[in-house]
Amino acid sequence: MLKAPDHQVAGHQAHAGKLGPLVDDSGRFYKPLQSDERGTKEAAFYSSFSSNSKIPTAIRRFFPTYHGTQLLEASDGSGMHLHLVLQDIVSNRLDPSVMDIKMGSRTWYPQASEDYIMKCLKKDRESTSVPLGFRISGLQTYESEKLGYWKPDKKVVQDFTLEDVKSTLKRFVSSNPSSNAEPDCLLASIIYGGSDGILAQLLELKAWFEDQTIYQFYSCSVLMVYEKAGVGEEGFRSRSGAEVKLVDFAHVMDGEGVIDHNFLGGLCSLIKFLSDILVSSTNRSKAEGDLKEQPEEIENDAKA
Ligand SMILES: O=P(O)(O)O[C@@H]1[C@@H](OP(=O)(O)O)[C@H](OP(=O)(O)O)[C@H](O)[C@H](OP(=O)(O)O)[C@H]1OP(=O)(O)O
Ligand SMILES: Nc1ncnc2c1ncn2[C@@H]1O[C@H](COP(=O)(O)OP(=O)(O)O)[C@@H](O)[C@H]1O
Repeated sequence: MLKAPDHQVAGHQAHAGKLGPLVDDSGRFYKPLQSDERGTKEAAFYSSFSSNSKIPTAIRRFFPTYHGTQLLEASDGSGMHLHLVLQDIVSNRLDPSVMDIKMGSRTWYPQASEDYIMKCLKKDRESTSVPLGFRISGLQTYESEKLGYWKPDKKVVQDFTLEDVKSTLKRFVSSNPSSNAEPDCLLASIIYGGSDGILAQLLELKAWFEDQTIYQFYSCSVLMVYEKAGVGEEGFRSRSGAEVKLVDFAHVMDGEGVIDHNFLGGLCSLIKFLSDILVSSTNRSKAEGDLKEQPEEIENDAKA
């Protein structure tokens, strides 16, 4: 049975008679081909990417698996419509936390219409895209059984300032995301840190972007996904499955032998924000650990 995904955080949504993606129980995400060539361009990208032998195997894990296209009943009631059949990145996760980050200080692509360029330029200038090289497009982060998800409204997210972005990246890995108190970043070391945490994955992606000249990923998003496995007596357990995926390839262009400095710049900037959060949360835990150890040390000193 096809239905609108529960965990979509940005983009066009299948509600109120609108055209949007659908999911079923098979773990697939059906994205309707969009109008104005966007849909055909995205399908062409997936098809080219899937068959391109120059893409390193290790890099493929950062893209949803592509299963071709399929005619399905569209969510807007307009009848049969061609859909991209993609891996549903969140289907096997319990209470997934998801953030969509649109990459690049420039989201418009060469050859776009003047109207489209003006619309994108306005959004880029009025959001953090121009100053930071990325903007948060949407997110949800699971807080608790009682409070459910912290999922700020689209309008609130669109107005995010630099400080809001910093705070949201912290809240995303905190046990108290919706609180007015300082986010505790309790999960930063598990989700952002570690040998296969978000930062390590972004650094792997960066190494590829420093080399690849096959594509220019205009207006593409980095999705960060993880699941809080629950809170035990000892705090959060580490079964997070933190994952980075790229989505939305409607405006990908041929790289023409040039590195994608627009995407790469945003990636470096995002990496710096996450590294800073990780360093400060590690320092804080260390300071708290030192404080806890102090009484014993004092006792030992007294015995000596
Ligand atoms: O429909 P809108 O005005 O919300 O804009 C869409 C954007 O939503 P936003 O409001 O910026 O969060 C939307 O952005 P997100 O995916 O939500 O980050 C896309 O930029 C979309 O354009 P396209 O399908 O990539 O060509 C945009 O769609 P189009 O307006 O280009 O159809
Ligand atoms: N393969 C996927 N699996 C699960 N969720 C996805 C997948 N692709 C996209 N999404 C969800 O849908 C949202 C919008 O996707 P996107 O491809 O950017 O659509 P649009 O072109 O309408 O902007 C993402 O923010 C994410 O929440």
